Amino acid sequence: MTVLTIRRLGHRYGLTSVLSGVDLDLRAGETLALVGPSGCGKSTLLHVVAGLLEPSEGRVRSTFRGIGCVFQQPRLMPWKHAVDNIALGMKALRVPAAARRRRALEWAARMGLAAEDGRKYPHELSGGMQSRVALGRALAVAPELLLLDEPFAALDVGLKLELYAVLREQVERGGSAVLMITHDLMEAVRLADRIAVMAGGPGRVLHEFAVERPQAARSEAWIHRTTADLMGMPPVRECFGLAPAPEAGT
Ligand SMILES: Nc1ncnc2c1ncn2[C@@H]1O[C@H](COP(=O)(O)OP(=O)(O)OP(=O)(O)O)[C@@H](O)[C@H]1O
Repeated sequence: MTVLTIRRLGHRYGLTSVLSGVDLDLRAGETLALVGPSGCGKSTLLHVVAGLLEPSEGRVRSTFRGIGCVFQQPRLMPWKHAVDNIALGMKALRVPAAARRRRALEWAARMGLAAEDGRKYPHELSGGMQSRVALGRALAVAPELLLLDEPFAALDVGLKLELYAVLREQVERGGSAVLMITHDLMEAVRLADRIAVMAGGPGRVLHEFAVERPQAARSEAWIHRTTADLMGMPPVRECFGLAPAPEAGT
């Protein structure tokens, strides 16, 4: 069974501790959403898992082969056009050039990019198009583990729903596990199997919730209701710095 195991993870930037005692697990095919206030260490945690930062304490063990990352900023190569940006991850995996190009074109279409947009450079693309390219680049390598740092935050609601569907398809058909950061509890309720609520000072996991309803049965009404229910729960209110919920009927 492929797994990611995080134990007693801590991280300091200089003398400042930003993560402390974080324990998390992720299994193949699972989606875990990390929610928490700005600055509580979510991106730092993702960077540690991606191997971009060495943790100051604790350990991260991963048996996943192949990681796809989408960061808050699309981080596209400015000198490569959209399709070549999508192909970049496959190039790193040494997929032959012809297959790489064919698959990148398929992914560009799947991400809703018109043929002429595929030939544009990042500065000629809108923010939403750049996000499509960044997600396409990560999904094109069919990663066993996908690390997402708020890739949908700046998108309009229509585009979000479109990209959520592409992501779900990859998870359901491709079996990718997903560790995603979001500020948006409703997004977490929509997409995740489990939600880990974090708080800052230093960053730690306050509580984990399972979202057991199958994706196909998550109607808009259910998502809204469940999000509202979670917003009433003490650890969620604490995580977002909200006062305790008023008693029912007051
Ligand atoms: N390279 C760095 N050097 C020093 N401090 C840093 C560095 N990167 C982040 N920090 C600090 O570490 C803390 C956690 O930052 P991080 O980006 O992990 O939080 P976050 O929860 O992802 O925030 P946001 O939701 O706003 O993206 C913040 O106080 C931030 O200022």
